[in-house]
Amino acid sequence: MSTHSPVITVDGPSGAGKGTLCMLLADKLGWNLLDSGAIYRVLALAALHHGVDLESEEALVVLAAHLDVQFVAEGELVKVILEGEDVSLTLRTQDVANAASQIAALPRVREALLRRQRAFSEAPGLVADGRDMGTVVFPQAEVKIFLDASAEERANRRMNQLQMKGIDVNFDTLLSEIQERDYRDRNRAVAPLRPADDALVLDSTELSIEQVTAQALAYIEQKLSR
Ligand SMILES: Nc1ncnc2c1ncn2[C@@H]1O[C@H](COP(=O)(O)OP(=O)(O)OP(=O)(O)O)[C@@H](O)[C@H]1O
Ligand SMILES: Nc1ccn([C@@H]2O[C@H](COP(=O)(O)O)[C@@H](O)[C@H]2O)c(=O)n1
Repeated sequence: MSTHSPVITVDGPSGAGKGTLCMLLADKLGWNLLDSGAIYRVLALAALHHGVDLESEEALVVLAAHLDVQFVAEGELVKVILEGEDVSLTLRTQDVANAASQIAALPRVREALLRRQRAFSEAPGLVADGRDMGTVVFPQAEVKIFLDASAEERANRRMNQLQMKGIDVNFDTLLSEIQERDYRDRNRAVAPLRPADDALVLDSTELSIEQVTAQALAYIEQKLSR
């Protein structure tokens, strides 16, 4: 007998704070967490490792079907193991992000990754982070949030994040990479980045992480108690 588990989706552009919010929500609720961007990133990295052309939909679909990846929870963090190797840090590089955004525009690649993402929906519930969680992957989700912020604020957040890791970056370069990825994600033919019709749109440009979390939790409580 299949049982239904509730789902909360958080979609939005790069650097809006989705990962941060989802981790806090999953922790607070004791629910499972899906970082769907990591799945696109890991496929892109596997393609780069194996010399697979990022424009070859056919070859990428085969690679997706055989993807040997494990997500291992370690406290609050999730380690990503690709073909036996810990790739958690490599996955976060700008080159991998750009490659992920390129392959994510291919319809059959998205189709090939659907089942893998839906398999994360297990009791007691799922918090799902991505671009099309509320529109395509979990259209029946009980709660949908679209987290946004201005491109300048997102580039600023990313710059601070990288600087804290000791990585020196140029603000203008970061901003143009974010804008390029946004454009590709919002304008692709399949599953473009957009709020679901029934999503709460939360603009976090002027909000702290604590304020975003409090607003999201209040909304979730209101929706789940209905
Ligand atoms: N409301 C906020 N105010 C200030 N900084 C924030 C806020 N939310 C998140 N951040 C910081 O911004 C950075 C990017 O956040 P995060 O990784 O959660 O974004 P994301 O939307 O998941 O990005 P991506 O889709 O590229 O993975 C992190 O360093 C995080 O601590
Ligand atoms: N549901 C999703 C999630 C991600 N993508 C694509 O992957 C890129 C990397 O995602 P991050 O969240 O890890 O930054 C992103 O730019 C998208 O192109 C997607 O298409 N759908």
